[in-house]
Amino acid sequence: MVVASPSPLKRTKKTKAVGVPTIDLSLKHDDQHRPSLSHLIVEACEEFGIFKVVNHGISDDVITSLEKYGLNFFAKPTEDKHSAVGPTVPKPFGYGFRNIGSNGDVGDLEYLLLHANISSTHPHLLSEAADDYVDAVSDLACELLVLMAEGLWVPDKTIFSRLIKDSQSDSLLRLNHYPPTKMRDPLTNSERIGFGEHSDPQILTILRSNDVGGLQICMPDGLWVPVQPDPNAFYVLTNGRFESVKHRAIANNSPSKARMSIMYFGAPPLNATISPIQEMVSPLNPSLYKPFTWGEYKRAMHASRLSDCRLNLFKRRIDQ
Ligand SMILES: O=C(O)CCC(=O)C(=O)O
Ligand SMILES: [Fe+2]
Repeated sequence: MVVASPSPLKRTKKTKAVGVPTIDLSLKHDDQHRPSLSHLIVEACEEFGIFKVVNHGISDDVITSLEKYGLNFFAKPTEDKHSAVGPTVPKPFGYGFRNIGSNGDVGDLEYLLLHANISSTHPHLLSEAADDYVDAVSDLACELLVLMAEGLWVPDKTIFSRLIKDSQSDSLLRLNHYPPTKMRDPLTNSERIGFGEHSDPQILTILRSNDVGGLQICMPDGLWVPVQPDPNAFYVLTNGRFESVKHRAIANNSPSKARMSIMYFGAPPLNATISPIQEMVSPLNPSLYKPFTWGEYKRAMHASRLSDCRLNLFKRRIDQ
């Protein structure tokens, strides 16, 4: 067995615990195990849309430096936070408080949203810690995308990873900070929503959080289940044929400690056309969507609400 397999789904009347599949990336160098590793990644993407990566090879230093940077940043007075991001980072990037996007979605959090393309054509991120982190996680994202191509038997192994390696890649880095509280929503007495339900639109998301829980994923039957926090691992949320998992973050998990999560969203350049790879379509298995560019998709996204499914807008009619 190459990876620790997910713990079996356990269901009780009211709650459901789910084990997200764990991928042990140390096996990538082992020629004998690599094919089953890539197969397990594909399976995890198809069945769950999320998996956990352990032995990822990213040093603790890189992670804790950005974590420290983030915690220091969020501890500053509000005016400083707004001005710290400065004019080098254009809107919609920068510091945000409660407002998520521009369509009225709000959450119980503050965040920092940055462009994560550190090629020479873009200004550097806020700090060396963020640059180093993006270097490391974008390499990890590329490695995983190569493994996915291998698992799908696509002849061109870099067909996905090239999109985020591109010097014009539209990738993002996001730090979310949820203040400590155990209080439920006073109006509904249900969980306090930190970040409302949605699916990430990019190619894949690499999420890491401290040891405070909050992330939940939606099961096919609509039940929300918590994902155990693990500061030593990364959670990978996927997209495409690997349907993007619906998720949200709950904000009332700790009375004393803030939750901080860091997301790297690997994205293609704005002018990249998104369409199925040749090997995946045939007359019997036609493409379900019209081709579109990442820029067009983002425009559709900005015109909709956080929880809307934008992919439907690009669905092909049967006769098209
Ligand atoms: O903070 C989290 O754990 C989840 C946030 C999230 O889903 C996002 O920023 O897209
Ligand atoms: Fe998300």
